[in-house]
Order: sequence, then structure tokens, then C-alpha cells
Amino acid sequence: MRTFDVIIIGSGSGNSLLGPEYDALDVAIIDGGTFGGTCLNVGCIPTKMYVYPAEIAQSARELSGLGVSADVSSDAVDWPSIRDRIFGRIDAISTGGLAYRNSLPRVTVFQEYAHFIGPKTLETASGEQLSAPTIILASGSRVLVPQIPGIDLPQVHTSDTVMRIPQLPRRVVIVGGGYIAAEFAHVFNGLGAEVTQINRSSRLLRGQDTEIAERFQQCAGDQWNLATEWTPEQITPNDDGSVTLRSISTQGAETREEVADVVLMATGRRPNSDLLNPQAAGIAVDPESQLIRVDDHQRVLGQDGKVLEGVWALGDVCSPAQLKHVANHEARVVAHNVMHPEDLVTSDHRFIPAAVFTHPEIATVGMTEDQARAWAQENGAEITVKSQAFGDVAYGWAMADQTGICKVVADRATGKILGAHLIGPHSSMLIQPLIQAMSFGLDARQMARGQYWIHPSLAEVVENALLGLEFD
Ligand SMILES: Cc1cc2nc3c(=O)[nH]c(=O)nc-3n(C[C@H](O)[C@H](O)[C@H](O)COP(=O)(O)OP(=O)(O)OC[C@H]3O[C@@H](n4cnc5c(N)ncnc54)[C@H](O)[C@@H]3O)c2cc1C
Ligand SMILES: NC(=O)c1ccc[n+]([C@@H]2O[C@H](COP(=O)([O-])OP(=O)(O)OC[C@H]3O[C@@H](n4cnc5c(N)ncnc54)[C@H](O)[C@@H]3O)[C@@H](O)[C@H]2O)c1
Repeated sequence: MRTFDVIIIGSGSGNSLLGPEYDALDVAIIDGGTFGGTCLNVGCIPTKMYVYPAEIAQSARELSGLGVSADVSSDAVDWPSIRDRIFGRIDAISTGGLAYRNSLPRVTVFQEYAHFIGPKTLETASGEQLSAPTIILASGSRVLVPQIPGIDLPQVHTSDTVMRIPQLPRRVVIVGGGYIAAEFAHVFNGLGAEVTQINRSSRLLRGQDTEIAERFQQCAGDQWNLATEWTPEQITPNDDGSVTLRSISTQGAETREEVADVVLMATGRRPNSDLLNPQAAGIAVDPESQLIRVDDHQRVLGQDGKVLEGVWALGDVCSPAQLKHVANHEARVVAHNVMHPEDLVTSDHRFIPAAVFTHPEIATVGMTEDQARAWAQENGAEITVKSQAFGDVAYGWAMADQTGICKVVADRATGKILGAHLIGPHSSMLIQPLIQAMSFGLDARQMARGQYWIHPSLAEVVENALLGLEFD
């Protein structure tokens, strides 16, 4: 049995825990996958490195309304060079990060999976037993795909593999209606492939504010083939190297078939809690979500609901948000709390924002309008809502934007901002001052008139949304 001061399972957000305070400790980092985890290797970073050229190509196609013409066909897209630029950068960061950790005298990296065999005791895949008084679970989540016939065909991909394919496929079928499906539909469509998105329910991006989701669905249907209320049931290979995906209508009466060169299954992710054999360590796992249960300080809870001293968790393995900025925040909380048990800090999950890097971009924070109405009813409050069109502010005219809106939801009596939801160019950046206002308790009236808004920047859409709210 080898003993350490701290064992970290997972080299994604787990790897960022080790600040100078940990220099004097013997630390083991265990990761059976690619060093650096999901965001770096197969998640946020490579997807956005694909989104950026796709966004430019798609925007170029839409220039005619501005009196400029640009012909960006799929022939103009050099997929291998885009791919190699992305992974030339990312793979080097992963190998460099691993080499750096291996160079540290008090850090030991185990490149294999591990599971608990008892409280505070782990066994690696090669059979080595490890223990430590402090164990940090940062083992993330993994892709979930339906086990339909043909799912193992080489033409069928997930987000883990599709970014490394050799060429831009001519026809791509994307299954799913969440963030991953939306972003890859934009990537492949923007780069010139023929995209068909198949979704089981009637709505895309179901967690979003209804008005935003409906607008996005309209934009998606304008850009690529969109088929809602169809469930895939079989994928079969064709002689020419393509595959046929057969789907059945949600009512079960009809079938449809799509021929594709690549099928991307974007059907969700599940926490990697099961791989840890958590029962052996008495760790509580939520039976529905399969998330490891933690308290507000990221301390792991035991099956009796009490804190398991010395066991911590962060990120996708315990957090329903499945977002990197949440995993990073929780990693900072754990990094502090492990070293300062007498001064525990709390994770702040009040206003978790998210952006979907589609065309147009979407960004969201706080309550949707429907949630705010339900909240108001329960609490005897009233809300005020303003949806300000991008096309009604000066920079929106310059862009000839016809779809963007900035929607702000606030408490009518207090001016407190309850939620903000944007669709349109640069939404992921435009939302940041609204996140800031919510986080620091700045009310909508103060925010609108207590500062200058640069004219004629697109940020005026936020100012005007705030000014359009009605207060008692
Ligand atoms: C395609 C895609 C795009 C995304 N885009 C965004 C985005 O734009 N913005 C955003 O905020 N989020 C995005 N996300 C989500 C984001 O990537 C995750 O929320 C985040 O990476 C989770 O970090 P983590 O540290 O919890 O886990 P991970 O980074 O997944 O790290 C977990 C590590 O643990 C290892 N591991 C698992 N089990 C074991 C075990 N038993 N033993 C040893 N090692 C183990 C795994 O190999 C993995 O390397 C995206 C995700 C995907 C898939
Ligand atoms: N920009 C971002 O922040 C970003 C980008 C990508 C991913 N992510 C994170 O990654 C997570 C996973 O993304 P995702 O899009 O895979 O998951 P998701 O849960 O958002 O969407 C999954 C989709 O697959 C469908 N689905 C599930 N099972 C199915 C089946 N058997 N047949 C047909 N359809 C099925 C669901 O109806 C849903 O539309 C997200 O929760 C998100 O937090 C974030």
C-alpha cells in the first residue's frame, strides 16, 4: 500500500487544485484518460476552436444584406488544417501539463483508472493500492449513448471522437437537442456540410427560456434540416461507406431514414461516480442523477447523510450544471477548504451562467420567465419583463440583425434582476454585466442609469432592456 497526503482522482479541474500551498505535500494525481480532462481535450476548448471558423464562415455567407458578397462553400474549408491547428495546440498542452506534473518531486501521476476498495483506500487498474487522509474526487462525466443496433459502427461518433475525423463529411446527422448537438450542428453547417438534426422531443434547448428556445429553433430550422419528435432506432452500413439512420416518430406510427457519412450522437453525459465504486468507501450517490452527494463546502456525504471527513468532490461528478466554470469554482473552494478546515468557504451556486456557442449565440443566467412567474406566484411578488431586440439599437442596425433579443426579468417592487437571457451575436459577452449585477446585488434601475454605456456599442441592447422594465 502506498500512502500520500492527498490523492486527486481526475486531471481536469482536479489538476488545477495544486497551488503553492500544496508544495509541501505528497500528492498523487490519478487519471485513466487523457491528461487534462474533458474541457481541454474533448470539450469546451476544441469545440470553440471549431466554432470560431464556422462562425466566420457562416457570417460571411450572410454578408449580402450588408452589400458585400462572399462565397464560402465547403470547398473553401480545409478541415485537416483546422483540425491540426486545434489539436497541435491542445495535445501539446496535455502532454506538457503531464510532463510538468511528473517533473515535480512530490507529485506522482498514475495514468490509469482507480476505484475504492474501502474508506480512503483505492486500487488502480494495475492492482496498486493507494491511500491518503485527503481524497479529492474530480472524475467528471462521460458520454451516454442509446444502445441501438449499429451504434458501434465506425461512422457513428460522439463529441469524444468527431473532432478528429480525417475530412469534413458531406452529410452529417446529429442526434440530440442539447448544447452539444446545437454547437456541432453550427460547426458542421458553418463549415459547409449538409446537416440534419434529429431530436426526440418537440423542443431544442429545453432548459432555456421558452422565448429564446423558440427563436433558436426557428434559426436552426432556417440553417439546417431539423426533424423533431423522432427517436433513432437503428443505424445500418451502406455499400458506399455511408450509413442509414432509421428513426421512429414519437407517436410510434411512422419511420424516416437519413443517409449520412457521419452520425454524431449528442445524447447527454452521465457522472463518472460508478467508476469509483463509491459504495466501498461509504460515499452517497444520488440514485436519480448518479451525482456524488456533497455539502455546500464540497465535502462528500456518506450513506448516512453525514460528512465523510477528508473526502471532497468537485465538477461534473457532483455538480448538475456540467459546466467548466462551475467545476473551476468548486476546485477553488476545495483547494482552500482542504488547507483551511477551520475556515471553510462555501460554493456559490446562486447565479450560474451558461452560453451556447451557436449561430446566433445564446447566453443565460438566473430564472427563465416561466420560473420567475412561478416564483412570483409562490412569493406574492410581481415580475417585470423586457425583451429588447438587437435590431432596435444602433449597432444592431449596423449589423442588420433581425433575430437577437436581450431579455431581462426583474422583481417589479425591488428592481432585483431575477434572470437574463440573450440570443444574438456576442451574447456570451453581453451577458457578463448582468451576471455581475445579479452576483453583487445591483438592481436594474441602478445598473441602467448608474453608469455610462458606450454609444453606439451593442451593449446598448442591455441598457435598453433594463430601461424597458416597469417598476412600481
Ligand atoms: C463537447 C463538449 C463541449 C463543452 N463545452 C463547454 C463549454 O463551452 N463551456 C462549459 O462551461 N462547459 C463545457 N463543457 C462541459 C465541461 O467540459 C465540463 O463541465 C468540465 O470539463 C468538467 O470538468 P471536471 O474536472 O469535472 O471533469 P473532467 O475534465 O471530465 O475530468 C475528469 C477526469 O477524470 C478521469 N477519470 C474518471 N474516472 C476516473 C477513475 N475512476 N480513475 C481515474 N481517472 C478517472 C477522466 O479520465 C477525466 O480525465 C463541454 C463538454 C463537452 C463534452
Ligand atoms: N457551451 C456549453 O456550456 C456547453 C457545450 C457543450 C456541452 N456542455 C455541457 O455538456 C453537457 C452534455 O451536453 P449534451 O448536449 O450531450 O446533453 P443534454 O442533456 O443537454 O442533451 C441531450 C439530448 O439528447 C437527447 N436524448 C437523450 N437520450 C436520447 C435517446 N436515447 N434518443 C434520442 N435522443 C436522446 C435529449 O432529449 C437531449 O435533447 C451539458 O449538460 C452541458 O452542460 C456545455
